[in-house]
Parts: sequence; C-alpha cells; structure tokens
Amino acid sequence: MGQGRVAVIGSGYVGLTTGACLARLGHEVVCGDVDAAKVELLSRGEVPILEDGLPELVAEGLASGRLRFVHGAVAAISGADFVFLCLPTPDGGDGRADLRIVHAVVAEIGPFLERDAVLITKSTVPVGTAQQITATVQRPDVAVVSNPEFLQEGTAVRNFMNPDRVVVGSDSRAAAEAVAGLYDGLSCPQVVTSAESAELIKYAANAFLAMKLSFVNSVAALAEEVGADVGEITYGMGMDERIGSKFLKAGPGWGGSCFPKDTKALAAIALDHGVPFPLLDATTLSNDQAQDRVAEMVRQAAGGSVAGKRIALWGLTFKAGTDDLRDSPALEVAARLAESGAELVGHDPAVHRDLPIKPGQPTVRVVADPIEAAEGAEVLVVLTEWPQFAEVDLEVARAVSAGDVIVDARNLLDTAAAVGAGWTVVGVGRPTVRPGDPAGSAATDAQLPVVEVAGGETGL
Ligand SMILES: NC(=O)c1ccc[n+]([C@@H]2O[C@H](COP(=O)([O-])OP(=O)(O)OC[C@H]3O[C@@H](n4cnc5c(N)ncnc54)[C@H](O)[C@@H]3O)[C@@H](O)[C@H]2O)c1
Ligand SMILES: O=c1ccn([C@@H]2O[C@H](COP(=O)(O)OP(=O)(O)O[C@H]3O[C@H](CO)[C@@H](O)[C@H](O)[C@H]3O)[C@@H](O)[C@H]2O)c(=O)[nH]1
Repeated sequence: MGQGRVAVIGSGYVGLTTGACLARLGHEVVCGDVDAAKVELLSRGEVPILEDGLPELVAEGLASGRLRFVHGAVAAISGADFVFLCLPTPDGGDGRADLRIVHAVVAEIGPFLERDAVLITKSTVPVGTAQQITATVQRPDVAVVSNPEFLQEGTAVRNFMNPDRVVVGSDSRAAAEAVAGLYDGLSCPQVVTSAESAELIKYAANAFLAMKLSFVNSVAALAEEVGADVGEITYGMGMDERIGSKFLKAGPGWGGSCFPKDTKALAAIALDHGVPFPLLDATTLSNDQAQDRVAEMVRQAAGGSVAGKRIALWGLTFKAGTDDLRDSPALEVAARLAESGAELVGHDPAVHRDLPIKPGQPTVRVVADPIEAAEGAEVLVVLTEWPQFAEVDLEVARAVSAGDVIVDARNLLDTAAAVGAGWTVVGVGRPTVRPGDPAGSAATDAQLPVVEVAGGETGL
C-alpha cells in the first residue's frame, strides 16, 4: 500500500473518522477545521462526538504522530498529496444541496495546493460538483476525485475499516486509482467510475435505503389496519435474498443528517435535469406520514388530545448509538406533540441538555433517568431504539406514571413484560396488546422461528 500525505478538511463525523482511520492505515494525516475550539479539543485527544472506537483511534494517531489537528484549511494542506473535503453540504432550503462552504474552501485552498495534489470530495455533493471544482481551481496539475463516504453514525469506524466497497470517480483514471490506493489496506472491492457516476452512486444509495424504509413504514400502517404484524411480514420478505433482511425495521420514520437532505437533493437533481422521479417525493411524503401516525398514536393514547398533558419521550437522537439530533424523527414527533399543546419530558442516554424543538415551540425538558421522565406522564413514548430502554423496570415506570399506555414506536420493549406490568402497548405495525389479552404478538423480528420443510427436491 502506498503511504500518502493526507489533509482532511472538516473534522466532523466524516472528517474525523476519515482522518483517524487513514492514520491507522499508516498515512500521515493533518486535519484542518474552521472551529478553533474543536481543533484545540481534538489536539488534546478529546473527541466531541459520540462515535464508538473513535477516541481510541484519535489517541493512537496523536501518539504515533501520524495524526495532527490544525486550525483552518490552508494550514492543513501544506505538504499534502491528497486533500479530502469533508465539509457540510446541508439542505439549501429548496431541497438542493448548499455547496457554499465547499466552494468557499476550494477557492481558499486552490492556489496553495501542492503541485500534482489530488483534491477529493468525500462530502455528499450533487452531480457536476467535481467539474465545478475543476473549473474553480484552474490548476491542470490538480486532479479532482469523487470518493463518497457510506459510513453510518455510531458504527463509523467499523464501517470505514470494513466497507462494502470504496467508490472513486474522476476524469483522471490515474488520480482515481491513486485515491483508491490509500485504502489498499482494507479488503473490499474498489469501484472506479467517472466523477458523475460516483457522485450519483452516493445519492442513489441513500435515497434507495430511505425508500426501502418508507415502504416498510407504509406496510406497517397497513398491517395495523388488517391486524397483521410488520415484524412477521418483514421477516418473511427479508428471507428473499433479492430483498435482504437489513433496513426493514419499521419505526417512527427515518431521519439523521443524511437521508432527509439527500433524498430531497436527488429529487432536485432529477428535476433540474428534467427527469421525472416521483418515487423520491413519495419517499419523503411517506416519511412525514409515518411521523404523523406516531404523533396520532400518542394523541389517541392520551384519550384524543395531548393538550396540557405530560408526555414522556424515551429517546431523542435519530437512532441509537449516536448523539446526533439532526433531523431526528424523535424531534419531528415531539414537534407535532408540542404543536398540539403537550408538555414534553425526555430522556436520552446521549443528550444532557433541554432541547428547543423548533422556533416558537417550547423545549423538551431533558432528565437524566428514564424513570424520572415517566413520572406523572400520561403516555410513555419510545422514539429511539437505545437498548438501555429494554432494561428499564417497567413496573417502576408504571408506578410513577399517570397513564398506562406505552407507544413503542421502535417495537423495542418486551411486550409481554410491559403488559405484565400493567401497560397497554401500542406498537408500530403490530396489534395493540392490553393487560388481560392473550399473549399477543410479542415476538421480535429476530426471535421468529424458521420452520424448515423437509423434502421438496424438484430437480430444478
Ligand atoms: N454524518 C454522516 O454519517 C455522513 C456519512 C457520509 C457522508 N456524509 C456527508 O459528509 C459531509 C460532512 O458531514 P458530517 O456529518 O461530517 O458534517 P459535520 O457537520 O459533522 O462536520 C463538518 C465539519 O466541517 C467543519 N467546517 C465547516 N466549515 C469549514 C471551513 N470553511 N473550513 C474547515 N472546516 C469547516 C465544521 O466545523 C465541522 O467540524 C456532508 O456532505 C455529509 O452529507 C455524512
Ligand atoms: O431498519 C431500519 C434502519 C434504519 N432506520 C432509521 O433510518 C435512519 C437512518 O439510519 P442509518 O442509515 O443507520 O443512519 P446514518 O448514520 O444517517 O447513515 C445513512 O446516511 C449516511 C450519510 O450519508 C450514509 O453514509 C449511510 O450509508 C446511511 O446508512 C435512522 O433514523 C434509523 O433509525 C429505521 O427506521 N429502520
């Protein structure tokens, strides 16, 4: 594997993971960020985000001298053969990705890039961005490569070190292969494409996964109406290898810093190119409906209205294992409840401050313990699938609550235990179970039995 001198611009979830993992792979890495306080923290080995295994990797990189943090992009690129852009590309307000930070940084560093440096977009950027960057930099010696990142928050280090694939796309095959070479220590396929294909692979992958989840959440809505169980349905669907069993878990809608903005951005790209792509708008619309449905379940559980009632929220982050609250479905549901006049008390293992929901709305009062959150609550709502919630003593929770209904929007809790403790459990895509009901459909997806049928040899 060729060792490279690497600069990483932006030390957030992607940049910090990229920098620390590339240092682990043996490269000399300098990370530059505009946030001086963050640079100072990182230089001391303090990692400001919750990401499993990252503090250890940062400490290792600092100790080996292969990982350094500096203030600013220009300071980071001195001596670098490869410059990764890991900068924010948020929703610009109309669904299109806002590339202002990317373009500003490219203009800032362009004149100072080393001779023959390779400039790499790891940020998720629309089709044509590599071409635009090439035009801005105006350096025939500098190649631009698109190298989208597919890591998931919470498992970022593991995903980076064990990727399903590495994608590199460029006009310059040599530059693309040089970037791919930085990952030679990893055993995974390397996909070398044009820049346009690489840029689109990223959006298509995210939007496809979001579409899969919207589909499942709509199946869950149907299951509720017909008395079926979405866990059983997705178990049966997922055994078809063409469908696959991953990303079939129904819930309160999907969120996070990527799926919502990237699905909208791909829809905008399609629109801008005159390509009808109705699935993308439907994917986002179905997600809004999934969040509406969970809010409505809570209203119904509260007797038809949550106005003036205390509602306990277990989970605020967009999924378990992360402290990221960006576009969290939990907060989307919270916003709907706040609009209906609910008083919200939340607990989340990764959140330690009261949260403003949206401008003009009251905050979620955040407490340090799930039982404390349940105190005096009319309804208890599970919004994030933190495994800790499955360990809470539901008898104690029931004793301190004012109500007796749990809306388990992640189908996380042991339904039989909850019902045994006196709760009525309203799940997503499964029948509601009340005390006194027969055991009901308490199986989780993973526990369902597979019945092997002998014989069936057809010779086909
Ligand atoms: N978060 C993910 O799971 C993930 C996964 C794959 C791809 N992506 C994409 O990667 C990109 C980065 O996402 P993220 O979640 O790491 O963002 P982030 O907000 O966590 O990090 C961005 C970093 O860039 C820094 N920054 C902002 N302006 C700067 C400037 N002018 N110069 C230097 N640094 C600057 C910020 O201070 C911050 O530390 C986005 O395009 C995103 O879509 C994210
Ligand atoms: O079966 C499932 C799987 C996920 N989710 C939800 O879907 C959202 C997104 O989850 P996940 O994909 O794990 O989160 P991210 O860390 O945002 O990762 C996505 O977005 C990243 C940024 O682009 C990509 O790199 C990853 O490949 C892509 O999975 C979350 O709200 C999850 O709760 C479900 O509801 N059911």
